[in-house]
Amino acid sequence: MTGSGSSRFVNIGERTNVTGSARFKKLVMDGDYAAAVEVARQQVENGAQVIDVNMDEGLLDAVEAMTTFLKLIAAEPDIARVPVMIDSSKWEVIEAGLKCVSGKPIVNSISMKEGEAQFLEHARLCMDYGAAVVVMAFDEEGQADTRDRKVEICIRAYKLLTGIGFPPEDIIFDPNIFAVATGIEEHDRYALDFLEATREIKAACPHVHISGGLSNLSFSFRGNETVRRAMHSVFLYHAIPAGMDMAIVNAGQLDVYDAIDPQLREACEDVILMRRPDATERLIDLAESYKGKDAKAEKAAQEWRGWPVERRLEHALVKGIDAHVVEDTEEARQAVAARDGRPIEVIEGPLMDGMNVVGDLFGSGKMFLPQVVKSARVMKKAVAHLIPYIEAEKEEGARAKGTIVMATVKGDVHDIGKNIVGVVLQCNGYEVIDLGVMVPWSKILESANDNQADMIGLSGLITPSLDEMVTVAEEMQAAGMTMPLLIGGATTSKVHTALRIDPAYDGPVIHVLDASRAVGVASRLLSDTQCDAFVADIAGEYEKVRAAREGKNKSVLLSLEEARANFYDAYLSDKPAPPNAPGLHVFDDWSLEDLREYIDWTPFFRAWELHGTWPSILDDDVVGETARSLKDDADALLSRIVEEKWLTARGVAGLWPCARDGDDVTVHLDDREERVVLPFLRQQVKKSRDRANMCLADFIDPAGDWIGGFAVGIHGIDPYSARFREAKDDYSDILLKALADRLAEAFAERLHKHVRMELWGYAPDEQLTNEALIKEQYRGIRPAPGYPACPDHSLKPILFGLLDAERNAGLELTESFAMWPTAAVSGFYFGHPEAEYFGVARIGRDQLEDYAARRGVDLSTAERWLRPNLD
Ligand SMILES: C[S@@+](CC[C@H](N)C(=O)[O-])C[C@H]1O[C@@H](n2cnc3c(N)ncnc32)[C@H](O)[C@@H]1O
Repeated sequence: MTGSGSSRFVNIGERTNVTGSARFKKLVMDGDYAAAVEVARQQVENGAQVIDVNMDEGLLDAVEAMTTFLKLIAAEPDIARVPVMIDSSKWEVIEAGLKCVSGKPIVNSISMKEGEAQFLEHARLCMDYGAAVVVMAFDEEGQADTRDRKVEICIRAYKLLTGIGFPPEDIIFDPNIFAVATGIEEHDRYALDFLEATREIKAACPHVHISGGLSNLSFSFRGNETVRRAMHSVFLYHAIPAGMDMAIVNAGQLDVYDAIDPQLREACEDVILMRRPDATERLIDLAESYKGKDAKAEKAAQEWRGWPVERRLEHALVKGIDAHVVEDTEEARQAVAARDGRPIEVIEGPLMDGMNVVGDLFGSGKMFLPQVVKSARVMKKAVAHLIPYIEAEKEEGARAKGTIVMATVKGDVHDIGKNIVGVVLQCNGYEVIDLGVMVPWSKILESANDNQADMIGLSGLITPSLDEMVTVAEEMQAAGMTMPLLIGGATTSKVHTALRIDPAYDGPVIHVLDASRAVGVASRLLSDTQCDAFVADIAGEYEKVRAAREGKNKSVLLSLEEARANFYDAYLSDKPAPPNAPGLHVFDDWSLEDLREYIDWTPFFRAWELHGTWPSILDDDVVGETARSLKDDADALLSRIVEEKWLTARGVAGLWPCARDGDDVTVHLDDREERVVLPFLRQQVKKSRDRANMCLADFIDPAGDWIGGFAVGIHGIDPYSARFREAKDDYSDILLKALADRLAEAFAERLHKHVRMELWGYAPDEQLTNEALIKEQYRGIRPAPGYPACPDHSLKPILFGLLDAERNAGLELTESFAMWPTAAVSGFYFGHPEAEYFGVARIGRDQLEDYAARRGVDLSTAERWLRPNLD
């Protein structure tokens, strides 16, 4: 050990620790010790002066792993030159390590947790090996959390150790660094207590050293590397003079104190030194603006801060950096004011110039939606800062290029797509009046009139929304309106717009294929020179679509009777055995950490209009960089969601005896008198060759069988979403919603696996990778109402009734059968090995009538439900 009095601070490398580094753990678990040794080498190259080695992992033989690894690094001269810290909570691992370490070992750790006798026994053994020891501030009562306990325990340990002749310079006290800024008041003193205790221990126990695990300190900011690094550096800045002389830390990840953004540095200092009561709140607020930034970006950040303010604003807009936008906007405002200009000039000048650059890059395909949404966040914050000044001068606000009223139609709750379009339009200078979700037509029309809107934009995700859009168009016609109507959303299409919506309204109706086209469409509609030609072009196109439909030979339909005769003849002897656990299974709080592993990322990128398949999209020549940055932001937010438990995954699965009865499946419930009928639809399009006319009921044995159902939802998003929106952070809001959707889909996948392997148990030995799960390579299917094999969304109330999904999973249905909360998935389980997805496609009038009778509803209701499948 370096003797006392040495002012040299020792970095202890932390990457060779299976509990702290996922990568190191994987290498050791895979037996790839060569690569594991490289991790140690890298640490030493990065400046670690001691390396901490920990193999405490339940699935590892820690004694074996520790011995193997230490022997290997002992043979590497450039690693062996630094001491090894043998880190384990198991004494046998420490002993095994002591036997094979070269040079002076350090044991991490011993304590008085189990009493003085064991403490001294371990200490004597360490002395025999000439090892230094880390002594945790831990006694029979537990871990020391206050200054007084830390000091008291360390002094007691010091007396005991020196009493048996333990060299004091070989004692390293770890007085416990705990997480601060957690939001819990008792934690506020933790850092300060450590600093004060360090000072006292150093004074009371001559020659000892003080160490600590630094990463605990910033635990609340996991996923936010910039803030974590700043906290660590600020902490050391104060701890070293107090007497801390070593720390377990990633040596490559410390900032120079003076190079930290002063605002961030001060906020960290306020927290660590407990300088103000609202310190935690302020740091959390500030931390938002640093999320997802890596070290490289941070370095670049230092450079551009020196540029003139106009260029800084442009840079912030193009790069989507909102950390300094308020101070830069203020500087620009003051500069304008100094030459007697008006605050609005900041918007009309540098901010609009910056947004024009964004618009040009986006228009030319050099920038993508996630970046534009980030730019919009910067713009919004800048404008919000200027508004009070603009109002104070009674100036007119900046003139918008046009006003658009946007809404997700009645009965539908999905708004990610609408929100993205809204943001893109806003940052291109349009005023967007967003009415939110589930908006009735009357409110849409009223708002368009009241605001003298230039156009209306409708959005919807589920098929019943298509009808609702027709209703809005009809009502606009009845009200004598003439403004353009824009249609968008996943189930909308040019064909549906041409066939159903356009004929209902004399004004222009335009289907907008995706968010990136919204600006082009809006600008042409509002252009004096281009509008007429554009509207005429679209009308012509829709006319062609209608004409093509008229003349098109529609596929031939069989009669329902013929289709039924051509049913799918499943080999019923293969039907699954009865479930291990029939009935309902309720899951109130499925681990988000677990669900994270099951996420299918491809649809996440699609939601942001980045096309490609995960994971290769990250290396895509065109969108790779954007995809990587988006994924980093998503990972960081997801870590916060998981660690801080923002959301709750609730779900229910049911398994019931049943039998096929024609195209119905009749579910038998033990505890209920009535039988519940699941009415399915059958393909009627005439098939070529010997293909069957499928119906989901075909996978069920009329003589008795089993069927299942499930509903899962992700709860608790509202307060976080509201907080992001309040902070004018649409980017994080959209990211959060997209992640909640991903978690819901992951939950459906995870629960289905649990059903196959355990609850139903027909595939107990299934071993599929996540990739195979995403490709649905398992036995059985989980068709979802509203999807092609069972397109009628009105099956959901029946399914929800069976599952008591409202009570058991907290899910509700809107009048159009959309699920609420939005991040939700439901469906049926079919276990037959031949069960597969198909599309019912077009059905005939005979099946419509038959279905209405089976459901006990009038024809017009059935027609409404089945509209997408009727011609
Ligand atoms: C929409 S994707 C969702 C899974 C995807 N890995 C994800 O994370 O978004 C697949 C699901 O849609 C439903 N589905 C797909 N095709 C279907 C069909 N033809 N009929 C009924 N449901 C279908 C099933 O519930 C299936 O599990």
